[in-house]
Amino acid sequence: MSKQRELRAERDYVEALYQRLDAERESTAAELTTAMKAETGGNTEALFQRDVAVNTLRTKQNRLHAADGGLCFGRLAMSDGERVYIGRIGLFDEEDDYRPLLTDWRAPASRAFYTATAARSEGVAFRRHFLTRGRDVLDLSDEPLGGDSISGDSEASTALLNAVNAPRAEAMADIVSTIQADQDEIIRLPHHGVVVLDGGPGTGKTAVALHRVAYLLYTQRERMSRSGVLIVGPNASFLRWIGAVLPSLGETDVVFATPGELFPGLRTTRQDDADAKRIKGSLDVLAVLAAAVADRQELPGEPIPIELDDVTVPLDDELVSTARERARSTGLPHNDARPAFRKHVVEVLVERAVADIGEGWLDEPEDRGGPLWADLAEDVLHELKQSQSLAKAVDQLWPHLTPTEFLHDLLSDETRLRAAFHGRPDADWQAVHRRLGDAWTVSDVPLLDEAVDLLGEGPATARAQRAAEHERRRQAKYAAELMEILGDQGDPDYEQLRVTDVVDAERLADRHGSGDGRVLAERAAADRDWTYGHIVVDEAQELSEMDWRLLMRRCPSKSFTIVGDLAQRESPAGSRAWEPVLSRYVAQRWTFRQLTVNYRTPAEIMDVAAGVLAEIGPGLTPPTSIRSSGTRPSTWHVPVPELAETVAKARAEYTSGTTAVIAPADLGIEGSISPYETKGLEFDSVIVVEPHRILIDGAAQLYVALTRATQRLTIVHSEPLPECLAAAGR
Ligand SMILES: Nc1ncnc2c1ncn2[C@@H]1O[C@H](COP(=O)(O)OP(=O)(O)OP(=O)(O)O)[C@@H](O)[C@H]1O
Repeated sequence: MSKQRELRAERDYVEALYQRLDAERESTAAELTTAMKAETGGNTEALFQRDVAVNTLRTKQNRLHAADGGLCFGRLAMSDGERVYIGRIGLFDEEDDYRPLLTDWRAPASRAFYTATAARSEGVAFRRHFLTRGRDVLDLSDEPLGGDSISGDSEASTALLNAVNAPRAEAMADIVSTIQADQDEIIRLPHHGVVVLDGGPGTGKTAVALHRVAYLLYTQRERMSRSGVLIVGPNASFLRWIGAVLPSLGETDVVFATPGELFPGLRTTRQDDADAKRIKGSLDVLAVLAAAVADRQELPGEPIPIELDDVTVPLDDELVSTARERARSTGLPHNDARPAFRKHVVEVLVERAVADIGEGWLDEPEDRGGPLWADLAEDVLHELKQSQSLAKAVDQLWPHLTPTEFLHDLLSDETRLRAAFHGRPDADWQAVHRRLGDAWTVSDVPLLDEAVDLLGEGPATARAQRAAEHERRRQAKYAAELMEILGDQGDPDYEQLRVTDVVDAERLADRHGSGDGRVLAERAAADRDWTYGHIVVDEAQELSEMDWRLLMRRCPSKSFTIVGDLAQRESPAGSRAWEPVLSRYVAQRWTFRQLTVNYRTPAEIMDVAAGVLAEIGPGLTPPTSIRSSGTRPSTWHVPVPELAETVAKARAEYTSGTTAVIAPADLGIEGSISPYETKGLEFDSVIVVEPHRILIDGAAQLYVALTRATQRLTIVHSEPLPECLAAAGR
């Protein structure tokens, strides 16, 4: 068949798929309307059923909607003549025993689309890629795989080159139609634990991690959508950049956060200086925090008089010291141990008061415990419960503390800091000393999180939490019963919903729990004790030991995709190797994968960046660019007063696509961003200003800045080019 006839035939097929998609959308919309209008008569069970149906249909509607652009992007022509069309979702012919018309890219049957090669054809004669725009199929290209035809193996396919050459939009696009075999292997890794995905700039680490999330949500939907997935990225611009990828794949049960947002109620982007970052980020700070808590469990020094109606009893060091030991020996967190402290104090004060009041008439050993003694003790106890002076004394000696009060009091008080850092150099506490009025920093976040565990919630909150948990379990049981009933009714619509959009009892209970109408992402982000089904950490080399501790707590099943490049590490508290970070939590049970092909930066730019990489560490190898642009980076050497004007001129030359000016913040170049802010991002054109100055902050910063461009790089400088950029000057 000629290519034109092939194209016509494929267009007809894809058009028919869209007709089916539209039909599904219409029927889902109609079902949704019916479900929403369902009579409930205010009956709880009926209300619950209606909510279940409405939510499930809404989710289905979202997925159908997201699949609209590029619904079908290719097909496998199997050697036995079978055709497998690959797309964003699965579509079936209900009238023909649910024959697949379109196979979801995540389904096992799609795998060969990404992995078959000429050497290992997996029964595929050829692989066909569609070039699409919206609903239209513009063109097609085939990669022959069977027999001894040309290898599609080593040559980058047309579809891939089209994708990497395309101008970048304001948000990252999904790569579902051009996932490469080594990337596919990582996306579908059956490993449930920690997967470390390492690789140089532009190797698709972020893209692969996001597609892995979509894959996990598809294959383990029950577990994942019950607890959600957390994606941690370095800054808000990065999260905005990647934020559209999962929705474009129809997935929304995902929480995005920067490290400064991991403590509920707090949002900070403020960075500490290098010393404070290092001290706050090291696990050694745990001993400091523990000492700081112990320091809040004080001795009075001078006895505190507790005045009662008939007698005044002293609260002295000896009594407080024993009460403190008793409370500490419970092993409970500070706030939770406070009742034990108070109880002992009260018991001894009662003894002291009764002995004082009963002097001369209740002195005999046999009087103790007798009815008169007991009556008197009860009166004293009653008085002590009402005593303002006792309440005040307990607040002073064993205060109830919130994490923010505790950390604020510690960091802003020189005396407390000295005590907590006892045995360490003065420079350590001085580095973290915070001036009154200073805002929280990103490095404070894991300390606040740690403080929650050290301090505990206090008895009232703990009780409320237990009651809430009890109620949640009750709801889960109820939901399980309800699902059984619905299943037994054999309602075909409901059956289909369950197949396409599996929900389970706990998830229903979670969603419909007593009056909590928030979506999963909101509830998870607001709850410090929320545990996620999976966590993706991007730019993971920047995280401190304390950050890891926090994140490990958020995912007890230790299901992580960790994405990073050690050569791009900027933070002094970040990781120098993966093993020491991970072995503490998962021993050797983690999987390592590396990506080595750069899909972003053309070879000409990577040649220049390679010099900077050598500065970071001799022996480090840059990733291999998949393409050359034919244009070498340009350098403009100008006097200082002309710097801003030259940048503006260079910028004006870039009329198409996205452009970033990356400059040290203190240069004040209009519209520029710092290298740190460009982490994980990419732009068609990049102008790097004063590389010499960026290099002073760290070679990794310059390496990041240079590797953001997808097409063009210009370097504008007034100071001489650093030695490591010699390649750019040639
Ligand atoms: N298989 C692919 N098909 C098409 N484009 C791809 C593919 N893999 C990666 N890309 C593109 O390459 C670019 C770089 O990918 P990504 O941002 O995931 O790299 P990275 O390894 O996370 O980089 P960095 O470490 O610099 O943040 C993106 O535009 C991405 O869409």
